[in-house]
Amino acid sequence: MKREDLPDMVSRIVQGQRITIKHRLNQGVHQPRYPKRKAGDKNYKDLEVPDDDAFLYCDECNMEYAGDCPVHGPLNIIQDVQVPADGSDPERARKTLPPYFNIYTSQIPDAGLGVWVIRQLKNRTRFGPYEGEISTDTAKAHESGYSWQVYKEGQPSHFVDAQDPSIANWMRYVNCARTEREQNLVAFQYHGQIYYKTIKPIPEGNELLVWYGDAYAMELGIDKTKPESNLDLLRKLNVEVYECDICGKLFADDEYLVKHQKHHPDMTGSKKYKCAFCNYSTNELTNHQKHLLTHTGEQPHKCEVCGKGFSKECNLITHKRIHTGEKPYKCTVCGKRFNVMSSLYRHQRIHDNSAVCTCTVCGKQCSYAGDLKRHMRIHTGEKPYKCQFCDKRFNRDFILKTHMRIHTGEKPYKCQFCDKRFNNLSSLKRHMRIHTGEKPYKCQFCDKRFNQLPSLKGHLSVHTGEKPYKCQYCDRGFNFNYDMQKHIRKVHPEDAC
Ligand SMILES: C[S@@+](CC[C@H](N)C(=O)[O-])C[C@H]1O[C@@H](n2cnc3c(N)ncnc32)[C@H](O)[C@@H]1O
Repeated sequence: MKREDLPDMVSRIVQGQRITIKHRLNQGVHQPRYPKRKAGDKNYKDLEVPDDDAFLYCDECNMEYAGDCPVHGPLNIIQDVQVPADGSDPERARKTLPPYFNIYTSQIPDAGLGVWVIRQLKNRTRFGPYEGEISTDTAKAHESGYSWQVYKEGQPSHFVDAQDPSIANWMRYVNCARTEREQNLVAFQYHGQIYYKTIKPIPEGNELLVWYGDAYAMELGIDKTKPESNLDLLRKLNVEVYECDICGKLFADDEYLVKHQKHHPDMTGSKKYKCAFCNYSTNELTNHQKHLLTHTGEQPHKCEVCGKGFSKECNLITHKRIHTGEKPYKCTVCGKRFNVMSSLYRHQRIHDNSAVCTCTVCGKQCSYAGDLKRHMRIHTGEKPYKCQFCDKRFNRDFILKTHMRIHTGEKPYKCQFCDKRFNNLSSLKRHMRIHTGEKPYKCQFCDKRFNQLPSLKGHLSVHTGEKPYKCQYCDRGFNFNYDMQKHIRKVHPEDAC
């Protein structure tokens, strides 16, 4: 069963959350029930809930049992810190937090607080019950955003509303997963109470995320119909990819992943030095200072080739690949290589037909609708980017940015061998060939090689007799653009100005 089928069982009314459990009265309570799905077809997030809340569903066996699973044993239980729930302490919910967690800003933008794991959790770990005000006031529960509905014998019975932190427990801070991949908890009803259970091991540094039910998720703007994530697509294509279980970042090589994890930032906010701008915290002062640079805009790591600055050294390392031509990320389908992982993701989508947008004019395949939209400008002639200094227009923003440097005099690309500077990377690359001796342009008629295309073009006329540069005023031909420009200035000075 897919998550989209869940509203039958776990759903929410308007803004309140609701668990709906179909009950079957106590028949065969001591016997395991028949599996509802074939084993192997297991998908944890689709956890099925028992018909009777005296039963526990074991997702390892795909069976319901009256009590603990006889094969896999009881769930690991993490108890709340005991705090009186008499309504006298507004901090009660926070104080019930077991020492495995920290309450801190959620990774979900604008979701408020969330619960972060600071000590690795095993799969099949249970928390709860969810605590709050027991009420039958539907309107209030709908308003709250913190309530689960409890069912008794198939009928809605009451709500547990955790809006008031003086009577609720810490579970009120657990947010709703946005994707199947980030979901690590399921909610279930057992003996009239709501519990959460881990559906995979959760390493330190992850936020607890449960599925609230389709209706509520929709209200939170979670779109289940969104295309698959890059990771899902890569997996489908059998691309070997390594995922950081703390932040979800993907790597083409496990060596990169190990390096990345060695210095992994702690985003649970549980360490000594806390960043004032985000969830990052660390016990190392130097790491704290380095991290702050990402917010202050300081860029101490400069590229010696082009002068571009970076706040993080790792970003400079990635950037340098532009100059070195290093392309460590290889598409396993067609062999094309990329200098950054994100370009490989974009490219891989082309091999998955469902994710490709095709240009109706020339058939070019683009990985994303946005790419296709930009590509179409070639056919439509649309040039939305206008220079503020002259009348020139461009179809891409980065071309405008480069063009503007003609007016501003900005020359960010510096030659590492001499002091010359350039306003664009290709000019720098062309220039560097003077120093490196690289001559990529070879004459097809003789063995001569050239470091620039115009030089090859000029040389070709020796063999073909053709003069590639024609004067627009008198039709005279020249081997080189430079000679043609000289001719125009001398022979057609009035036309030229
Ligand atoms: C049960 S509370 C969770 C704790 C809450 N974040 C807090 O700071 O108290 C539910 C509320 O959290 C926010 N929330 C939870 N999951 C979310 C998500 N995936 N996207 C956006 N907001 C979310 C919504 O405001 C929702 O009404």
